[in-house]
Amino acid sequence: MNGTSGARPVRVGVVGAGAWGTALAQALARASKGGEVLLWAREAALAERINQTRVNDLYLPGATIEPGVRATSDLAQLGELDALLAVVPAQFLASVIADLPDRPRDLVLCAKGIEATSGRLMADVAREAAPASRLAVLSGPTFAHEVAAGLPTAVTLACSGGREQWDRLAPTIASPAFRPYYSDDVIGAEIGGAIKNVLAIACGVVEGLGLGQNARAALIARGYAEMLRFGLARGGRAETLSGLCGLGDLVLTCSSTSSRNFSLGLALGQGMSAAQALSGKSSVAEGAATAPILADLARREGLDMPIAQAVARLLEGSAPARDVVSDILSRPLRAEQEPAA
Ligand SMILES: NC(=O)c1ccc[n+]([C@@H]2O[C@H](COP(=O)([O-])OP(=O)(O)OC[C@H]3O[C@@H](n4cnc5c(N)ncnc54)[C@H](O)[C@@H]3O)[C@@H](O)[C@H]2O)c1
Ligand SMILES: O=P(O)(O)OC[C@H](O)CO
Repeated sequence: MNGTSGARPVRVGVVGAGAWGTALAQALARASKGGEVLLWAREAALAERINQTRVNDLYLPGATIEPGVRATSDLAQLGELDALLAVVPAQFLASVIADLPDRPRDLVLCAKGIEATSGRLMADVAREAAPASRLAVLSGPTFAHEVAAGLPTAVTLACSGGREQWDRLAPTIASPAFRPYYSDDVIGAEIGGAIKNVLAIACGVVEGLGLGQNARAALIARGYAEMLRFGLARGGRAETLSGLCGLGDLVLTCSSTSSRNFSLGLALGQGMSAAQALSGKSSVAEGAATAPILADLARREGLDMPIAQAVARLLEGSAPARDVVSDILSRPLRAEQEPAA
């Protein structure tokens, strides 16, 4: 049990025991002050080890897991809960959610990516796979190891069900070190999280090539302009993208080797191929799957997104990093601001 919705406690679970799912289970257990949080792990042996050792040795080895978290590899056990946080990587959301019985529940989407096979954002995927669910998006500057350690941060909680849904979810999720802020802009929240991963790869490349801190700051600002362009075209709001789930997370991920996406870019900038940089990794760098489909969507929708296009080119391995950067720097000069619509 966890949180309260009027008189009845909200029973909550987390789908996906990677680093972020495990850290979110920790945050929920702290918010519940003694209630149980069910954590679904795809790997049965991992679920057993979490329960026995209180450590997720595969995805978040540094954290001691709160006593209130119970792991299971039986997805059906989560089927009856009132609220689920979906934290499997974007490419697997559809298949995992489809295995849950479809019934009215709050489903909080926490993956940051675009489905590569379809170009769908996470809420579109979930709407089809779990039509009875009430959707929300949780996104912001949140390195899993820091959240698991109880260090403070703040996130956007964008609720498709407006204030009524927020009133149910916020007490279930919030604690002094984990502060959700209300929004009803689901599209803006999911686009911020998906695009910042692609821009983090680009910033890693700049670091790997040794292009300096000025270049990285310029890239963050021009990358943010691309995020805004895509987000506004999809119906997201500028104020959402300038908040925790957009600019907040962009600044975090573009400036730290704790980011898997930044680290992937760093390796590309240092001359490694994407295949080499990604091989043998059990952890996910979502930007690697999102960049090609994002570049494709931008092209089809006539949106100018040169940084996203460059990251996609680098990942496909058709040109060395230095050439891709040189092409970007030789583009025609333009006005900094978008022309008014
Ligand atoms: N790690 C973070 O700091 C962090 C923070 C915020 C958001 N996120 C987002 O959360 C999502 C999950 O990332 P993570 O860091 O928890 O993952 P992770 O890299 O720690 O672990 C990989 C996860 O993928 C799962 N997986 C692998 N193959 C699968 C399959 N075929 N079907 C279903 N699941 C499969 C594994 O079981 C594991 O849970 C991503 O979208 C990521 O961008 C991560
Ligand atoms: O390690 P990354 O690049 O997946 O980033 C993790 C989180 O999204 C940061 O908010």
